[in-house]
Amino acid sequence: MTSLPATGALSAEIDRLVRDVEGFPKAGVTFKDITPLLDDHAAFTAVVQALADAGRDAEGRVVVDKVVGMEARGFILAAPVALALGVGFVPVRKPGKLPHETRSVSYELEYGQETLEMHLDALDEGDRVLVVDDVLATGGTAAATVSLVEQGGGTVAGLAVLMELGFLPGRETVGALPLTVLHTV
Ligand SMILES: O=P(O)(O)OC[C@H]1O[C@H](OP(=O)(O)OP(=O)(O)O)[C@H](O)[C@@H]1O
Ligand SMILES: Nc1ncnc2[nH]cnc12
Repeated sequence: MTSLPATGALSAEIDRLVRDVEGFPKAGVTFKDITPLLDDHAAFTAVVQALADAGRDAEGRVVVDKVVGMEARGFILAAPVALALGVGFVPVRKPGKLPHETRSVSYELEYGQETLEMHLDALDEGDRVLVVDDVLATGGTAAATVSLVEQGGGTVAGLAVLMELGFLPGRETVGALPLTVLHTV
């Protein structure tokens, strides 16, 4: 393990370690590939710690009961954030993947249409939830997840993402939620 980048340098590290792939998954899209960042232990650790801070108050106390992450890349960040905070992890998955009873929400993506599902019994009434994902683009995924959390009886305490695509309206789509963004392009 190498040393962690200082907080002010994290955005620059993310910029350095997230690779642009032109034309994936379709023409006109510049895909933000996080795999080089995941392969860098210090940067991955710093990102998880910074995202987990969104689930703490100013004194460092954990203020959420659950972390919710979205399939697939959201899982990679959200599960270690849940472990860092000492709370449970709830998966939001693509259709037909969750084995028990689910509710679902459909939405538009930058490059298509998608549906997400969450188990009906994933949350307890009043659970405070931190939603964690890699990319905030149109905001459709995050807004659908917020809807699933709220329908499940939870309250979204915050949305924390590695990267915001600032030229897309994700921020507006998710509305007045506390939003933590580690890097904006
Ligand atoms: O703000 P939005 O426009 O909704 O886009 C952001 C979402 O798009 C990507 O997921 P994707 O559906 O491509 O799935 P993956 O994680 O399985 O690659 C990304 O991981 C976010 O979840
Ligand atoms: N351009 C993009 N790169 C990576 N993930 C995304 N999710 C939505 N848009 C994306």
